[in-house]
Amino acid sequence: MTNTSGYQRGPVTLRGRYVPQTTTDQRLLDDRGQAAWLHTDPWRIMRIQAEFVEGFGTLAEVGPAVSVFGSARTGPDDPNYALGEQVGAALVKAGYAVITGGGPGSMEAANKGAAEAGGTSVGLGIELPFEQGLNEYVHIGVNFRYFFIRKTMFVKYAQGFIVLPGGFGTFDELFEAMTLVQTRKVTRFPIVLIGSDYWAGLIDWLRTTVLDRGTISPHDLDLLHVTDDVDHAVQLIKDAGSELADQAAAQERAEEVAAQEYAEDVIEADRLGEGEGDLEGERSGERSDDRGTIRR
Ligand SMILES: CC(C)=CCNc1ncnc2c1ncn2[C@@H]1O[C@H](COP(=O)(O)O)[C@@H](O)[C@H]1O
Repeated sequence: MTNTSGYQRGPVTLRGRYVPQTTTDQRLLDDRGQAAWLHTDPWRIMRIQAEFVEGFGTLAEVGPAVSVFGSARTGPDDPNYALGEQVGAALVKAGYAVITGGGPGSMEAANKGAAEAGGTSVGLGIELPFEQGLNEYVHIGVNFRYFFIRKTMFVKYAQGFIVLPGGFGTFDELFEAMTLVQTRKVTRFPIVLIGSDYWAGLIDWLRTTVLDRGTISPHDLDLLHVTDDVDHAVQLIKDAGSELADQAAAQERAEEVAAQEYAEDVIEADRLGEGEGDLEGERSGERSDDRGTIRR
C-alpha cells in the first residue's frame, strides 16, 4: 500500500525524496552563525510586511493630510524654499497635516513651514546610499527601506498633492499620483503644481505632443492644476475635499433611499401574500452582492 501521509511542513506536504532529514524547528535553532537567509526573498517579504504595518500604524491617526513633493536640492536661499515654507504653513492653517519625503530642500521647507505654524509635520524618509536622515522639522518620521511602500503612504494618507519644482524624484511622485487617479486606482484627488514658469514646458508638451499623438485623453489633463498662488493651491485641495464629501453624502443618501424602497416593497409583497421570489422577478436585473450593494 502507498504511504499517502508524507511529511507535513506547515501547509506543504512532502513525500519520498522530498521529505527533509531535519525538522523546521531544528533548522531554526541550529542555524547559529549563518546569516545568508537575511538576504533571501521570503525574509524580505517579512520586512516588507513589517514596513507596511509600521507605516499604516503611524500614519492612520495623523488626520487629514496633504503630501508635498519637491526638489531635495533647493537651498535655503532659493525662492522655492520660501515657497515650500508658505505651502507648509498654509496647509496647517487650512487644517491639514503636511507629509513630505522628510529630506532636505523643498521637503525641509514644507516641514519647517508646517512645524512653525504649529501643525503636524510628517516625514517619510527613504534609505539611500548617501544617508541624509530626516530633516529637523519632522515631528513624526518613518524611515522606509522600500520606495514602493513609502509611495503607498504618500497616497493613502493624503487628501491631495502639492508639487513644488523638482527633478526625477519629484516627477516620479507626480506621475505616480497622476497614473493612480487616471486609472481610478485611487479616488480622484487634486494634484497642484506650484510654479507656472517651471512647469510650463511639461504642461505644453503634454498638451501638444502627448495629447496630439493620442497617448493621453483630453480629460486626463484636468487632473493637473498649475498655480503660483499658495493660497489658491490650498483652496483647490479644500474644494476637492468638500466635493468628495458631498458626493459621499449623496451616495449614502441614495443607498438609504434604495434600501428603504426595497424594504417597503418587501412589506407590500408580504401583505399581498407574494413570495420573495416573485418580487425578485419583478425587479429583474437587481442583485445584492456580498457587500450589500444593489446593481442594475
Ligand atoms: C541631496 C539629495 C539628493 C538628497 C536625497 N534625499 C532624499 N530624502 C528623502 N526623499 C528624497 C530624497 N531625494 C529624493 N527624494 C524624494 O524625491 C523627491 C525629490 O526628488 P528630486 O530632488 O526632485 O529628484 C522628494 O519629494 C522625495 O520624496
